Amino acid sequence: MPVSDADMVRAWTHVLTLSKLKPQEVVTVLTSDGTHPQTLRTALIAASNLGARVNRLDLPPVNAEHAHSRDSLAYLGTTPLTGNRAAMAALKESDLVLDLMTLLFSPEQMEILESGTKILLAVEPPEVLVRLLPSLEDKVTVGEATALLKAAKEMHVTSRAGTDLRLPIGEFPTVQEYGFVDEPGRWDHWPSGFGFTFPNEGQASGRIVLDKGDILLPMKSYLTSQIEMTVERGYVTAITGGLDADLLNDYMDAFADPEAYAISHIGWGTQKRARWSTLGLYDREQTLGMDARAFAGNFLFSLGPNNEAGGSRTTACHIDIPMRNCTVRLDGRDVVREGKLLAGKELA
Ligand SMILES: O=c1ccc(O)c[nH]1
Repeated sequence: MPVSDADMVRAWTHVLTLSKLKPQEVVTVLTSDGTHPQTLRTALIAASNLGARVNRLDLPPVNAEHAHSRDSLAYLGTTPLTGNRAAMAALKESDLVLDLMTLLFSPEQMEILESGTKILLAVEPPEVLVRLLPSLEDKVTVGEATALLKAAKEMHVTSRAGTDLRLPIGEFPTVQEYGFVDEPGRWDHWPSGFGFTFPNEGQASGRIVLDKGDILLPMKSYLTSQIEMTVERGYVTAITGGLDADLLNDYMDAFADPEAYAISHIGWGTQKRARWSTLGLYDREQTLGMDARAFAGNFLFSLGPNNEAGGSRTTACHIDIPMRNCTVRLDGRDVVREGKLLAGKELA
């Protein structure tokens, strides 16, 4: 559905205000060839209207010769910032970077954040951005979820389909994604609405049974057959099933990287305005699939890198897998029960 520039300027103004952008602060809009022109045009207007000093840094696209998908989250790690001293200096000197290019999971992103710069990723199309505008309520909901994560020693995920996955946690920090950056050094992704952490290195174990309707990203596919994964000492050691399993195995084989099979971030969706079915209403190249990552009650786990939380794994292969109908327990207490997000007294 087309979005008017007026609506998109209002959306950016809302998000930049939640991000506490102040007059005279330096905003650098990071762009590349895949940047959506309306997202860029309206970001510049909104930031300028709020009195910021606005720059634009346009960088050439990279990794085309490696990636088997045009999805900006499909091939991670190296970015146009790798080795680019001038660009890094500009970004580290900015108060806020609007990433309309995708730096996610890159060492450069971590270095920029460490300088106190805030980074907000916004690469979904305008119609998704305006539909999933962040709110202070989202921040509260995600904060409650990650507080439970932070206090726990083990996440245990089960499902009627046969998933039984044990995830000792505590070695890595928690990450909150609520769609705006209101503290120095914070990264976030607009749109979102979920929290996660990473399993203790080498300690995830058990079995994951992906059921019909579970989603693979960046494939943007709903499974039509089950995929079974064996998890041992933090890595997926077997991926079996039918055509869906073959397609996933074939895609991951292309990276020829054993680190791609590591369990990466683990958490659950809390965004009540995102829906499981939405992904099916878009062409696969129109969206990153953030509705799928954020819908309330999913169990979201991923494979591949963990450098975003201070780990050392920077593999380029990154698979996000939102699952339905799982029960997620923290130290024996349900936080999601058969795909339903628990809240308030239900969490007792
Ligand atoms: O916002 C995101 C997107 C992808 C991902 O793996 C984590 N967070």
